Amino acid sequence: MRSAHRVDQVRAAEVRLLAALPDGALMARAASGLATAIIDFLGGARGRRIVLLVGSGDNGGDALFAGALLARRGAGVTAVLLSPDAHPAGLAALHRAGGTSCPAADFSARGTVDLVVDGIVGIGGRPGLRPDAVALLAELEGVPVVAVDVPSGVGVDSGELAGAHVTADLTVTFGTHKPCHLIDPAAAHCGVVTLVDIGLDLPTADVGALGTTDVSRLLPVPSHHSHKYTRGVVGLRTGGGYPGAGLLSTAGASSGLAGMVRYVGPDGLTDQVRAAHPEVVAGGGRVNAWVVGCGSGDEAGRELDEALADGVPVVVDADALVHVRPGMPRLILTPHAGELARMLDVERDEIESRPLHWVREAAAHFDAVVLLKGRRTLIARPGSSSAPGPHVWVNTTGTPWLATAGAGDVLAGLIGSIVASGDQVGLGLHDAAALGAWLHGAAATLASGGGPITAGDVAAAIGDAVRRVVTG
Ligand SMILES: NC(=O)C1=CN([C@@H]2O[C@H](COP(=O)(O)OP(=O)(O)OC[C@H]3O[C@@H](n4cnc5c(N)ncnc54)[C@H](OP(=O)(O)O)[C@@H]3O)[C@@H](O)[C@H]2O)[C@@H](O)CC1
Ligand SMILES: Nc1ncnc2c1ncn2[C@@H]1O[C@H](COP(=O)(O)OP(=O)(O)O)[C@@H](O)[C@H]1O
Ligand SMILES: [K+]
Repeated sequence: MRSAHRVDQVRAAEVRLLAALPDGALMARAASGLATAIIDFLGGARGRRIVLLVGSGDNGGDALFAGALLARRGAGVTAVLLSPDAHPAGLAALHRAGGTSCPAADFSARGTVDLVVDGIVGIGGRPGLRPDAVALLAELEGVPVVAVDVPSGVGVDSGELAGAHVTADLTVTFGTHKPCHLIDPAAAHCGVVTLVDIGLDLPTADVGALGTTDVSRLLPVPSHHSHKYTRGVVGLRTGGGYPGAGLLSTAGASSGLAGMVRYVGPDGLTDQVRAAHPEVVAGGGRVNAWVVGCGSGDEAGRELDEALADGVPVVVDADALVHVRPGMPRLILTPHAGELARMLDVERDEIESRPLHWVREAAAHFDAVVLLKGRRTLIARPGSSSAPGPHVWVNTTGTPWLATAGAGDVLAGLIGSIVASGDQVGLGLHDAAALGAWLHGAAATLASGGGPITAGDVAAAIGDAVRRVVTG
């Protein structure tokens, strides 16, 4: 699992560690990890021309000490100082190693620059950049950027953007990830993120991203004693308005994770579902979870009421989302930004620029698991939940090719099948939804292989994605 800690949590851990270490040892660890990552990135240091952008705080200090290490390895290093108070010991180390420095006002990027190291601000920074930093970045446009800890100017805890900020090719962070490394829109400006362990002892994080090991631990797999009912039955009430969505949600649910799939819908569509998925049982009956809303049109409200009457968890997608009211129990809501905007009566842009804030708001308001779809899908647990573990999962699998019509229907069906199969083994709805998003993204990446895919291709690749997790 990748954990993302807030700045106050990092600060508290830093204080404890600083008290136990000699002066400067922590920054030396950070700078050494940073220099190593830069050498990896450049393929060496000798003969490279590196410009450090150095602010007034310890973030600039990290850049200066790393610059000193790089200068000793033969790089030409220039520190551009955005403040007269740049870290004195770091600056002295750079000069001793043969590096040079100049105030920002005197800098001109004559000749080729191989790399910019962004040490303007780190976790002590306010969002946005000052005009001198903006001007320097404009002068160095096109040069690869390695950000120290975070791309300067982004909202570290929120993952939001407010004004100018750095866009990095590589971000080297220390001790733990921060929310901005995982959550969009900021995450999209971090480039590749590398974590340097500096020995911080941290509490459970609020935000986390599942890795393959977590998925393998959480995924319900059948035992020798399983039969189809103990493996869970998922039911779908979908496709009443748009038949394709009924077929695709059934394809997602039929990935083999649940023991049985039931489909309830219009007669004509039921025939098509049976033709496409002969194993699906038509008509109602006992289920462990329902999926409603995908392509349901005007039938969505009725479908949701019927599903709720069974008292089992319900995955609520698309057309059914507008019928959700606070107090409905055991729901997983799966909106995209436009749907969540309608549910909360705010603008879509507002959701897209503050997804972490709004997914939490929605989970608290509806007291439900809310899965907000996007490049980095966020999954928040219900406001009243006190389960251990992160409050928000961020999904990091997938490919932009997954942004294709019907992919959301496949996801809703898949999550329903995971909820049903997890019912017997105590898998929580929050983790089930995160597993679904992870497998959906992994299946899309497998199916795509770098090229275009349809929603049906994603559904067809789910089994392969599961197989790779289970067999390691
Ligand atoms: N924590 C850890 O475990 C470790 C932390 N380490 C490192 O320390 C870093 C944190 O250092 P930090 O606390 O000195 O803050 P940092 O971000 O360098 O600068 C803040 C100063 O910048 C200014 N400023 C603010 N906003 C601004 C803006 N938008 N644009 C321009 N300037 C702005 C403001 O000063 P002002 O100019 O306003 O007087 C403020 O005081 C951390 O990210 C990591 O790299 C590692 O060395 C070891 C382990
Ligand atoms: N840029 C992107 N990169 C990766 N995945 C994306 C991107 N944009 C959207 N997705 C994913 O594609 C799927 C689209 O679902 P949705 O918007 O519900 O489509 P539909 O309603 O047509 O089924 C979601 O799983 C979402 O997370
Ligand atoms: K930075």
